[in-house]
Amino acid sequence: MSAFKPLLEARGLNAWYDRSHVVQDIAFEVRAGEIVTLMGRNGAGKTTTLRTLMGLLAKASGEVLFEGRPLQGQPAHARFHAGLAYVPEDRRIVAGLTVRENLQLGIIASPSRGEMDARIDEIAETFPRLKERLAQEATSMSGGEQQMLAIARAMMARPKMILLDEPSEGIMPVLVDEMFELFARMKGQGTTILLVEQNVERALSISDRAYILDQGRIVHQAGAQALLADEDIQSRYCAV
Ligand SMILES: Nc1ncnc2c1ncn2[C@@H]1O[C@H](COP(=O)(O)OP(=O)(O)OP(=O)(O)O)[C@@H](O)[C@H]1O
Repeated sequence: MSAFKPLLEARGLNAWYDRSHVVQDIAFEVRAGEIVTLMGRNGAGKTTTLRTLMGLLAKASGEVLFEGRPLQGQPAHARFHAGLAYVPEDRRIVAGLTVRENLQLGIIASPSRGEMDARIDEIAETFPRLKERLAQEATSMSGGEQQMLAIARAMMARPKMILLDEPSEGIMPVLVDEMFELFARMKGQGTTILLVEQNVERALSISDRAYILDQGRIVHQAGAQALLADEDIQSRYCAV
């Protein structure tokens, strides 16, 4: 596949909560190898867009193409099998299990013990903060470390693309720095990323492009560098 072909393409995407039409006829694409940020104020529809891509909304319409193949109508697990991973804002780390055991939950197939250990070793190289904590009970870690675990768990199955919902929220600054370095490293390893972030400057600094959502519609799209320089657009659509 050409590097310029979209990996994920959404066309005429709509989503509703009951009668509330939250995502309204949006279209966007993410090309293989890109980091794309979805920006917008609270309530603009960013989380709902990610959940719709993943097939988690009860009422939605429109097309989602992944590697040119339609995902609409398929349940979330089928989309995950196709190579699309999702890390929701609430992380869903399993209490009572260690970091290693939480990572094991991210594997789809049933690998041999050796394969599982090898994959955890690989992941631990990408996520050094987890490497030293593999035997620790997962929820005893800080919020930022648990967020990294949630991302690492989603990466266990080698997704082609990962949807990240506000990964830096509520995390101490030193870990936010590490987290953004991590995204750049994941991109370097070939993972395509669609990022929802309130931390607009940090997100744009590692992104290729961005879309701005406002009241459920895409109102602007631009290269990340151009948006970083555009204070007018940022203050109009991205202030919290
Ligand atoms: N489960 C739900 N039931 C009903 N309405 C919802 C639900 N979740 C979100 N909404 C509404 O849908 C709209 C879009 O919400 P969404 O969470 O997608 O926005 P967002 O851009 O991700 O904002 P935030 O940054 O606050 O998460 C908001 O008006 C919100 O109140």
